Amino acid sequence: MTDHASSLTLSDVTKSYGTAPVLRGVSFDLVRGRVHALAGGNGSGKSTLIKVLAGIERADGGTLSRPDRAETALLGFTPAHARDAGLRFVHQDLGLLPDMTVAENMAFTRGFPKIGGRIAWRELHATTAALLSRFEVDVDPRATVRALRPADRTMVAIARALADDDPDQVLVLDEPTASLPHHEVDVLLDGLSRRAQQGQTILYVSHRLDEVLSLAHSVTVLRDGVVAATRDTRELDGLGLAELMAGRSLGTLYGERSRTRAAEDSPPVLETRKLSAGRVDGIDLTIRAGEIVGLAGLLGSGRSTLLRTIFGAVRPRSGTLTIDGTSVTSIRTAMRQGVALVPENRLADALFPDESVTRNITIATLPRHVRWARLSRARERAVATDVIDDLRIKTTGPDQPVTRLSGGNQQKAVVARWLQRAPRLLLLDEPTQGVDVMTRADLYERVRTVAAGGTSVLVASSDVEELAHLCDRVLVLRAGQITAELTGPEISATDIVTRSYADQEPS
Ligand SMILES: Nc1ncnc2c1ncn2[C@@H]1O[C@H](COP(=O)(O)OP(=O)(O)OP(=O)(O)O)[C@@H](O)[C@H]1O
Repeated sequence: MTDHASSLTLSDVTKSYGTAPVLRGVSFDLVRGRVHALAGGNGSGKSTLIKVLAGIERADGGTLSRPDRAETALLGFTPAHARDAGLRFVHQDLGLLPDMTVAENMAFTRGFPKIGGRIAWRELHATTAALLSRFEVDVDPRATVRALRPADRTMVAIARALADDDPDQVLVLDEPTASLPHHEVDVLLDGLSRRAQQGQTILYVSHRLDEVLSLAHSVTVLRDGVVAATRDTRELDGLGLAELMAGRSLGTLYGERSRTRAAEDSPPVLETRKLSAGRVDGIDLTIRAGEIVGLAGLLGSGRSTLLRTIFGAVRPRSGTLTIDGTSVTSIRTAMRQGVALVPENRLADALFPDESVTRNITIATLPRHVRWARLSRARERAVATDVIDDLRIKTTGPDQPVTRLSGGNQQKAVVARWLQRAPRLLLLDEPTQGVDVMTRADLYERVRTVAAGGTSVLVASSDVEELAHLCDRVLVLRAGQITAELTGPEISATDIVTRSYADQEPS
């Protein structure tokens, strides 16, 4: 790639938290008009590097250089320096106000045009429309952000970040597709490809290997804070990229696919009849002991509501819901019947932020570690240490505060908590969001192990590969109703996508 003009060079970036080095001499180049991906396992240092570039975290050393500008030391780099260096960031949460219009969101960062002290709405809408059309985003400036489809929201955030129209800007995107459903991902990737073709330089952080390979021209792989490799993506396939991330041979990407289809005659654990709650509309569902059942469907199809209703957190409008024949009427009765939920919003709903990694793993099974009426911390730590090793949770030790873990490692700790407990019915909502591809296979293996021991599992996921690899049966939900059921050893990701979109009106 030496034949292309460099747009940004990072040299020898270092950063430690306390005595733990997190970035150890990271260097790479971005080429103008190219998408460069940053990949790496959980805890490899991706977010830290992005925070350093944004001036939010202070680096210990390293420099950033851009053509025709003075080299900048990263020690003491601030958000203002990042802006002056032409770096523009769109983070996962997008930073848009959902109840404001697109035009108002633009004006919050760029200023409201005024005539005679009053806001010139017509002008604001016209300039916003012009900006959006430059970015080929087909939305009405007067629409509220909440009303937009998810990929368009991201494009609006990108248009806002790049509104200055300076061709030298570098767009940094941190996991922009993490919460986008399948078809929206394609819309966004198309938009980004077009921007790159028009000369936009992009640094793209993602866990999704297929995206890295289809969108990016080149990729830098971080491993334990070191650049393990920088490659042209044409030289790589998914397995090759995952192996660079893991630093070892993996054999297959998702591990062996062994279905454990429960016998038809194993007893039903969950039974719902004409269950309606929130957007869930008349669901008949039976899950037998040891079955792993997947829930597919588009955004808003009711997957999370169904899980939360089964967990007793949403009160049904009508219908029945029983676990082992006993009615579930509240979270308390659900828990008493052995139902556990790993919610989608890990930070808010599942993490105990003031506790250690160990306690976050063992909290659902604490009574098991009591001996002679006292909690045996040694037993508790031993169990947690096994989980940490098995799932490759990157920590400085079992006593590390959980909030100091990287996002993907926090997710592993929360899922592991309930896998320890082996509940009667395990409800998983997007269980591997943000988890690196190497650990996914280990998590799937653990889910299969608890299922083989009799736990029933209901898993909602927008990752169709995940559903295809993990589940004995996949249900497709649309507008709160089950519209298709896929069973048998040949459930494929393509089938799930096809059934999810069947008869779908284009949006
Ligand atoms: N505030 C902090 N204090 C101490 N250690 C931290 C802190 N923030 C992050 N770390 C450590 O820095 C390392 C890199 O974390 P970082 O969040 O950059 O990883 P990542 O590659 O973005 O991971 P993920 O894919 O899980 O998001 C991890 O080992 C993490 O535990």
